[in-house]
Amino acid sequence: MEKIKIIECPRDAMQGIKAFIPTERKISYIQSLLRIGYDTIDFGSFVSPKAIPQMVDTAEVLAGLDLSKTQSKLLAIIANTQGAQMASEHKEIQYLGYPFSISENFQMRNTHKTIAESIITLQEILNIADASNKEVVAYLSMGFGNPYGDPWNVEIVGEWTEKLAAMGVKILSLSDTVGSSTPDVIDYLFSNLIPKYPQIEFGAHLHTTPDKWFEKIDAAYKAGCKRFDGAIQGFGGCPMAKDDLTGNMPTERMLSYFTTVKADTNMQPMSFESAYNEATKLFGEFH
Ligand SMILES: CC(C)(COP(=O)([O-])OP(=O)([O-])OC[C@H]1O[C@@H](n2cnc3c(N)ncnc32)[C@H](O)[C@@H]1OP(=O)([O-])[O-])[C@@H](O)C(=O)NCCC(=O)NCCSC(=O)C[C@@](C)(O)CC(=O)[O-]
Repeated sequence: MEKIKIIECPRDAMQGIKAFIPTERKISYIQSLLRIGYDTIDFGSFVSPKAIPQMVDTAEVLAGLDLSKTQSKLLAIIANTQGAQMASEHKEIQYLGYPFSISENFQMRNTHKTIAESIITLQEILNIADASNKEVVAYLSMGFGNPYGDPWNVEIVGEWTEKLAAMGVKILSLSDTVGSSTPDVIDYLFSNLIPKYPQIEFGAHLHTTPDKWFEKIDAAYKAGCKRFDGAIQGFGGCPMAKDDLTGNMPTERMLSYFTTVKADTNMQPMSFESAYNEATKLFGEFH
């Protein structure tokens, strides 16, 4: 059976919620996710608390997790070298996730940097990761277009992929930050980039409205993508992108899709149901 990596993103689900979710509730929810069989949990971020107040307690959340029985790896989002240093001090974290953007406006909104400055930061983060035995997951944020009118086309995506490959990026997650992708573009990008860069693991970090999840996942899977980000019930989105968040790819939809196509996600249905119910309670209370 073909193996598919599913990355659950409670960080993306929580980061835009204004009411502070108590640390204990975050720990309990992430602990429930750690029992299911996900490849990776994108569990928190080491970023400025002024930018994303909800994630101020990421180190405390990490300290409260029991990692003794999980096979899942942990990923933390970082947005500058300060965050990379902070995350790399934790041996429990395997991946540093950096949102590099090919939209000038989004890069500035998200990290107060131009694209030219951000590529230097990415190189510094790759160096920090190397020195601390971590891997970098680079996101190509606004990889499927942007709402600001910044230049975007598939050739631009190809040129940036070439640059990131030359810098030694090994995991590249094409990110549909505001849900603007179409099946044709998803198909084109994954079908062309995956064979061209065999040294890179390409991922799909797709955001979607409820009516479009199937066509997006179907296009990415059929084009050869085997790494998929999502969040239970599609909660969340990036608050730095625009005022109304476009939700994440709902994990339960992905799981039903991969069951249908007989791909192996390594997920335990009973444990998933229990985390799903916890998500319903948590995000019902805090939204
Ligand atoms: C990058 C900065 C910090 C620049 O923000 P800045 O204001 O230019 O930074 P600064 O260096 O001038 O520092 C300002 C203050 O923040 C502090 N600071 C600075 N860095 C840190 C840090 N790491 N941890 C804790 N504190 C930090 C720093 O110490 C200072 O504190 P003060 O002296 O004013 O008290 C800011 O813009 C930021 O934190 N941005 C993060 C945004 C973010 O988390 N976005 C969401 C995650 S990415 C995402 O969702 C996209 C993704 C991954 O899902 C893929 C997709 O869909 O595209």
